[in-house]
Parts: sequence; structure tokens; C-alpha cells
Amino acid sequence: MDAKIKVDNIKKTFTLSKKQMKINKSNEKRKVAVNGLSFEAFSGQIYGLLGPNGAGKTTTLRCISTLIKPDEGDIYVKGHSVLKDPYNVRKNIGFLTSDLKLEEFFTPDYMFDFFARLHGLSADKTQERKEELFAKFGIDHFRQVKISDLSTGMRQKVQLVISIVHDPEIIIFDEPTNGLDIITAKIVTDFLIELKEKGKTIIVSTHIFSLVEKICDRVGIIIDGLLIYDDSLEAVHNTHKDVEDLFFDLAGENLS
Ligand SMILES: Nc1ncnc2c1ncn2[C@@H]1O[C@H](COP(=O)(O)OP(=O)(O)OP(=O)(O)O)[C@@H](O)[C@H]1O
Repeated sequence: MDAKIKVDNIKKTFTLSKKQMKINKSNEKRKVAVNGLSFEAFSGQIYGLLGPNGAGKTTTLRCISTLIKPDEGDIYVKGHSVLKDPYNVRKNIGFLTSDLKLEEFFTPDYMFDFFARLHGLSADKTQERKEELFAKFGIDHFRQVKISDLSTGMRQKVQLVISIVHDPEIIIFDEPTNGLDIITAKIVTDFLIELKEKGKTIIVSTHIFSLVEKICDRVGIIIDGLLIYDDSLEAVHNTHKDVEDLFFDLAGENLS
């Protein structure tokens, strides 16, 4: 099987501000967020990057999505290097994070059209895609309401649909169900399963064991910037009761 995403020995170090050093309760000026990470993700599968707070999940996903550059190593998305060919990487990726800022003044309808134009979609295609996604995520009834007047859950739905407006082959999703109510969380997880069945390649980051069990085909366990496990869910179940059992078995002594 050909890897759609190949993360090849990436390293990323941040220089910390005084404030960040205080938060980290450390005198160290530099923080190694990701320390020589490698894994592959395949089409028709969901790869779950699982780890506690500060493990390096978001940093890894931001490197894959070309928002930041790894200091060492490289990542190949459909063979395109994030360092040498970020344009073609971006074209193939939809990146979703709850950090995305939406313009408060605009409506979901306007935002969707704006991002569709940015991705070069025709007017017909934009309309077709908008109707499909707005119906699926229940956005229809607030499509003309200003973002500033929407609830957090409603905004998250809008963020989700605009990040996949171009129907990307690869979807990178940072904490997919964070902050969502139980109904929206189910719509999102069902949608991810539907996308993988269509042959998309999906990487999600999470700290929720049950989400990995429910939707992932492979799991990578990341702690302190290091990938300490990388295998199929089937392999997990061959040796352990479940992912939680595996996590505490492997990570127990590394956790503080
Ligand atoms: N821009 C930055 N500047 C300084 N330090 C950073 C920056 N981004 C991340 N870090 C640090 O790098 C480490 C890894 O952070 P990262 O956000 O990748 O972890 P995470 O696994 O996504 O955690 P969480 O689940 O809390 O989001 C943390 O110690 C974090 O404080």
C-alpha cells in the first residue's frame, strides 16, 4: 500500500518567551516539541495521533499542513515535500483546528463562497457543495446569520465545512470532537467514517481513547515529542484489551 502521507523524522524546537517559560515552570529557553517523528498514513484509513496535553500532536499536524516548517526531516503529501512544494501539499489538504478564527462580521453563506473562490471552485460546484454540506451539518437555518451571533458549536460546524470546501483528498483534523455537543460530535465522527470509506486519507489528533477505538485504523502514541507506538488497531487488540490499556502499559513510566 502506498503511503499518502509520509512523515520522515521531523524535529521542531520552539524558542520560548519569558511568559511561556513561566507557564512551563522551566528555565529552559527552548522546547523540543517534536523530536524525530516518523509515521505513514494511507488512503481509506484514519490515523489517530494520540497523546496527552503538550505531547506534540498539534505541532506535528501544523507541520503536515505547512503552517509551520519542521527544523529537520521532511513530510511528503502525495509525494510533495512540505519544504520544497508546499503549494501542492496545501491543494490536497483540508486542515481543521478549533484555533481557526472566523471573520465575525460575515455570514456562513458568505464565508463558504469566499473559501470556495479561494480554492478556484466554479459557481455551480460551489452551490452544489454548499447545499450538501450545509444540509449535512444543519447549517441551513443560520446560513445568513453573522458569525458573531453564532454559538461556539455553530461556529465549529462552519469552520468544518469551510475547511473541506474543496473536497480534499487528505483531511487533517486537530481534536475533531473537542467542544462539540454530543449530537454534533456524532455527525462529525460519522462523516469522518464516510470520508474514509470514500478513500480519503485522514489524520486526527486526540486524547480520547474511545474516539480512536471508534474511528481509527491505525494509532500513533506520542509522548513528549516522541512516537512510542505506531501500528494498526488490529495489532493493538492482539496484545492488549484496548488502546487505553496499551497507552498506560507503554506510557506509564513516561507520564508525570
Ligand atoms: N508556538 C509555540 N511557541 C512555543 N512553544 C510551543 C509553541 N507551540 C507549541 N509549543 C510547545 O510545544 C509543546 C507541544 O505542543 P503541542 O501543541 O504540539 O502539543 P499537543 O500534543 O497538541 O497538546 P494539546 O493536547 O495540549 O493541544 C508544548 O510544550 C507547547 O507548549
